[in-house]
Amino acid sequence: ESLDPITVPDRTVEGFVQEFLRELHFGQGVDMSRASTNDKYLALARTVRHHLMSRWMQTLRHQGQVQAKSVAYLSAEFLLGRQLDNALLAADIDGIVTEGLTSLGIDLDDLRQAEQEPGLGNGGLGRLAACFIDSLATLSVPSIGYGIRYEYGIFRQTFVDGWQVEQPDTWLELGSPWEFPHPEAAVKVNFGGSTETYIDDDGNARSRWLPGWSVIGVPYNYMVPGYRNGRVNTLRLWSARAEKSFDLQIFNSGDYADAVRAQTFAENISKVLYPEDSTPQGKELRLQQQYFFVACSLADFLDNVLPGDFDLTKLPDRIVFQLNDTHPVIAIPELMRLLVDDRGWSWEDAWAVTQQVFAYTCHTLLPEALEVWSVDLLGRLLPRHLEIIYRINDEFLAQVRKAYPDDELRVRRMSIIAEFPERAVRMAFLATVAGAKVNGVAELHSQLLRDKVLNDFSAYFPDKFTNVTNGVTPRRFVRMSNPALSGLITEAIGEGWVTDLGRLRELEPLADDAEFRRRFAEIKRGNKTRLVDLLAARDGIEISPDAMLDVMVKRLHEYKRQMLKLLHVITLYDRVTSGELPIDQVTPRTFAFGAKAAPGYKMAKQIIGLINAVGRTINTDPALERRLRVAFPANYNVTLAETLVPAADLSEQISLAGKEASGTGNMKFALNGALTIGTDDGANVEIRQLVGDDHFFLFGLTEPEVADIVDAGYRPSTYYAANPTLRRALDHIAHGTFSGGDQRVFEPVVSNLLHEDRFLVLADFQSYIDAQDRVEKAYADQDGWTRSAVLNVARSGFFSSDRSIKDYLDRIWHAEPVAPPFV
Ligand SMILES: CCc1ccc([C@H](C)CC(=O)N[C@@H]2O[C@H](CO)[C@@H](O)[C@H](O)[C@H]2O)cc1
Repeated sequence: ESLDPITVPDRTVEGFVQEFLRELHFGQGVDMSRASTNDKYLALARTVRHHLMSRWMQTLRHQGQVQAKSVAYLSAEFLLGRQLDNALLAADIDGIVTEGLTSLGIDLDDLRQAEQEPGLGNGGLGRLAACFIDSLATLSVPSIGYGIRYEYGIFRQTFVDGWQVEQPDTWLELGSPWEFPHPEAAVKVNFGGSTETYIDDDGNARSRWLPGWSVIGVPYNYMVPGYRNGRVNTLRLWSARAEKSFDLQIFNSGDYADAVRAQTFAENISKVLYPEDSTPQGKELRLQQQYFFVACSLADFLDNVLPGDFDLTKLPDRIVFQLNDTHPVIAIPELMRLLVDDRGWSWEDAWAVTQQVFAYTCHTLLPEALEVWSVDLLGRLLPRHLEIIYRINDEFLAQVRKAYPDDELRVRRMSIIAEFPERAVRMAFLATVAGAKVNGVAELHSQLLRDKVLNDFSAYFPDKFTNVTNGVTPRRFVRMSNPALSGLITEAIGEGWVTDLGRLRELEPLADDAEFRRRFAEIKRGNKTRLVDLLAARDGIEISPDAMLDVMVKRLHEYKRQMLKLLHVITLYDRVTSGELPIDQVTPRTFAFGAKAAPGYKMAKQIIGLINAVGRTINTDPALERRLRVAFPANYNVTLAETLVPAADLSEQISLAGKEASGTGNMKFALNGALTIGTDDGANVEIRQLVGDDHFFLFGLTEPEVADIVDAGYRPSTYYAANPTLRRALDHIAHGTFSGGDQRVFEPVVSNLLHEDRFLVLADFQSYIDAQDRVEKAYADQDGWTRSAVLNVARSGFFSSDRSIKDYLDRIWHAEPVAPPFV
């Protein structure tokens, strides 16, 4: 089927230059002489879009024709990262664009910097969603991502005297060329009000919702290009606005503020991303956000994507809605409402379909991260949905009672409605009861879900639980962010690895090739130099490319144990300043941190302040001769990760065993030739199994050992008392070594570790320090280290998000890739 030729721009340098100048002229309304960098960036973005547009239309057209089973990925977060380079790569035009711009005297890198990163996520969960939609497109799976177009994404982190200060993320202020608004496809979403029962024409008692107020959801479409496969999938993000954005009557009555009140109120729903990534605040606006995008997405799919005459009893053959954690789980009662209330189905028929079209992925092990919504709040905001949840629960508990007669304790434990501390809906339980499949995100995590967090349910639904270990997209996190290494790999094994990462295995023999190792090490050093230049320009941070780069980048959370890393830094500092270790015997090392703390998470913000205080002391202490450096660039995000990860030698994955569901940074570092020091937690276990114990620095208690210590009663102060090295490190903090003698400022951090230490930092301290000593010895043999680094790359192909998606297709979605004709 031929396409109208106008939509396929020619892929020549001249052709590109023409297109670009036209966009500058007709799109930005400026010519080269007066064009700002932002003008040029916006014109470039639109020109690049042209190269993907026909594929997008072709993909949509083809999907409309074949009506193949597809995947809808419902996520409250999509941490996309910058779009320009990803589009250039997918369209395979990075060469002609670089050349074309150069011919116009424009440096592509200047335009790159003009792009504001869409920070529509907090961390792991949001970035995983972005990697997954990239893999879905590259594997040619018919799919659509549904989420929220926050006007303000994750806050911009600044440091004031080392303390985190949040700034609003004005990512839209300079324009947003990668989105396509479609107000004509807007959806009305109701809230509040009450319900009433009535008798329908067939004499059945029914209930219906009498909503109190409503808002409008406007979809913004984003292209999700597959890697050079002709497919461009869609990411649809919803933005809220008032039905009546301006009330002229009220305005004419002179109450101007009130005239726009509805608009402001409505807009609030998609105004800002909640910056928590582990402890829900239970805020009403958060529930409004969740229901808003879920209601828009289900209505959009049933009314706009499906053909008008589609028989909804066949819905399970046509779609699976993947629920990215509990945040979109309100979709379950929403679908029941759409089928029973709006389409007049019987409860039984609706439930039969609903049970087949949802699947739930859990991303956490922290009990406090599992969302519960009070029945008060739910009953007020979504009264009809609460009724539906009650009925789902009643029918479920009736079955449980049948299966376990006289075991009311179990019934109470499994009830979707918690009675204590307040009557509330346990969203993870609702997802597990209604979902066709429940999966964890790493082998250990999924096992702990079965054995501990959801054990009653895995006993009752044995076949419902499965695992899909996370992955990361090799396009952004190797091919795009590490072009030098990519070139070396392609030279050695061809370029198939970009879409078939398992082929990295073919590099294994080259680990024993001295020339290959030399070039590999050279590339690592080049990436370090690139990072040195960036940190100098971006943050005024000076580090050396010749030092070992020891990196810990992830959200600041006590279970991730940035404090354990800091105690190691302080121990090294103490060894030198106490004269125990001559400075010339210290391996030059840069400790690089990157971490945002949820604004309301006090201890996390304290720890950030302490890391910067320790950094200031170490970086200004002449006795250290700049051999130990701490670098803590502010505002860690996807863009910074793209330069940091390729430069790293050592990847810190030191969470307490049994707490990190998976981790995905760990995968990115291994794929870019960093060695991991880590506990047997999350996906670290699978990384260690694949790269081999000789190429992984394992330390610390295992999950069962942690459970035993906690059950036996953990007393951190005993470790302090018994270990002089640990005592010296903690005493430095307590005595004000890093705070100009002020002993109060970091007292909460020290006393928490001495008296609570919920994540066993003190218990794992010595094992960690011993492992770090092994790191120093290993690093002294640079060629040996490089060999291990090559083997880490060669053996980490499993951690491609393409493999994850294939697992979801096989174990959960039972859908197939559908390759559209290539254009
Ligand atoms: C409502 C507050 C809230 C917000 C986000 C979350 C996310 C589930 C937290 C998160 O990002 N979890 C991370 O998900 C990654 C992707 O699966 C895993 O690799 C990380 O281990 C996990 O911490 C929990 C609670």
